[in-house]
Amino acid sequence: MKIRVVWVGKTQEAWIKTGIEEYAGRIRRYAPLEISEAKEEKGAMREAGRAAECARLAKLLPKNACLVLLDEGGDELDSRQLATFIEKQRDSAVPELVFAIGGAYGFSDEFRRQAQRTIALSRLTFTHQMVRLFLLEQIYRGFTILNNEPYHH
Ligand SMILES: C[S@@+](CC[C@H](N)C(=O)[O-])C[C@H]1O[C@@H](n2cnc3c(N)ncnc32)[C@H](O)[C@@H]1O
Repeated sequence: MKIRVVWVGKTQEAWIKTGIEEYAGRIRRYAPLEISEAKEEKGAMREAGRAAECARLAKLLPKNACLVLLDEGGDELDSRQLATFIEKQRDSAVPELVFAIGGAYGFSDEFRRQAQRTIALSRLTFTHQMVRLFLLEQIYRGFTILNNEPYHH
């Protein structure tokens, strides 16, 4: 099963980029991983900007993918539960598992309706840039759990 992570806008901070490259490389030891960026909407009002960004995210979604939104109001999972969720998708022959991270103003209602699941990394709000790194680390952690490797304690 392929993993795809889609997000809005370029990664600005060098230290986040370095972390993304590190964890993307680690995930690729277990599964093909693709990262896709949608263009950020600049200068638009909150609602219009969100709608435009989500329309671009929607274009990045392959057919038959399982779409998971990252949102602070979503289901709170621990790392083992995330690992089990990834395993279930893989065992159900889902061809592509897509994680979507919103832009600065989050997701439109229309985009939310397309998702199979919405998960939170915490109830705290993180920057949309930091969430990229946190999510990749959790996906990597999930694969180490599924492979009984000594990373998760
Ligand atoms: C700055 S947040 C947007 C917050 C905004 N309150 C909203 O309505 O979504 C930008 C993006 O980062 C991600 N994000 C931020 N904190 C998160 C958390 N605790 N768990 C999961 N995703 C989070 C979400 O994908 C969100 O769309």
